[in-house]
Amino acid sequence: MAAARAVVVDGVTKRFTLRHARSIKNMTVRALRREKLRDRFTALDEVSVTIGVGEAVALIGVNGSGKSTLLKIISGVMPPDAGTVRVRGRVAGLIEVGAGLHPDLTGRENVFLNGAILGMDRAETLRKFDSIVEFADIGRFLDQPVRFYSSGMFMRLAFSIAVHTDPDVFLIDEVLAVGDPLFRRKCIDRLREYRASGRTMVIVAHDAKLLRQLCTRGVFLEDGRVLWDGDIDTAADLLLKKRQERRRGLTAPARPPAEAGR
Ligand SMILES: Nc1ncnc2c1ncn2[C@@H]1O[C@H](COP(=O)(O)OP(=O)(O)OP(=O)(O)O)[C@@H](O)[C@H]1O
Repeated sequence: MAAARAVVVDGVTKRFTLRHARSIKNMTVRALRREKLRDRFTALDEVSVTIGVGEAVALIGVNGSGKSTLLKIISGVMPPDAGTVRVRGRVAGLIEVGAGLHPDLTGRENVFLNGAILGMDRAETLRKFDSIVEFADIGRFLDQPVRFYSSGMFMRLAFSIAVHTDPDVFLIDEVLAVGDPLFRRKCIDRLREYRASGRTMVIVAHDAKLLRQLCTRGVFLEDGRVLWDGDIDTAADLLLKKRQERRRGLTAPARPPAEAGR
């Protein structure tokens, strides 16, 4: 029997409009020079990925390859221009640092608000409240508006609420880069437990070592297309190789004009 599917991304394309001029003056100058005012840019180009229940998948690629855009589309916060996405079960997304937390509300209020957004009712949130606060380790700041929190505290609270919703599919974007090493360790242990319980996660991170620890499969994106979909080690090696290539490309001495075009 085929494994149950948690996420099915089928032929997803996403385009953005890049505006070259923001001010009226700038627009006028460009228009007089007959230069384009905007361009359409394809961030994802017919991407298809199927993720089975219980898989831990890393979305990997150099900067700008489309990882975050794909995660946002899977989470439903951004619609694709073409293609479809299906996700089974309760989804929790830590898509942007502090996403889902309201800056003017206190930590306590945010636990209830964000918990509700992520699908917990009041009774479930009440039951888990102490555990959420303890894991987040925000102590005496619990009744302060979260805009006064440090970025680490912000993240700890957002992560703690999300992980306590016991999602079937957990989508995580770069959040583990924020916060102190101790909390990072705690998050990694928690994600390992979460994985061991047979649930699904999709992670975007730049840290190849971390991705090797947490994931078994890597989907490598390049210019919005899937270049590799398979074991995590090959995907992580590919990332290191592409980064090196980029660096070399940036630092390579320019060829003298006479040689150009040969
Ligand atoms: N709202 C937007 N409007 C215009 N362009 C966008 C928008 N969001 C993303 N892009 C562009 O789409 C491309 C893919 O972006 P995305 O953030 O998905 O890449 P990424 O692989 O996550 O990059 P990074 O590793 O730097 O976070 C980039 O060139 C980015 O500039």
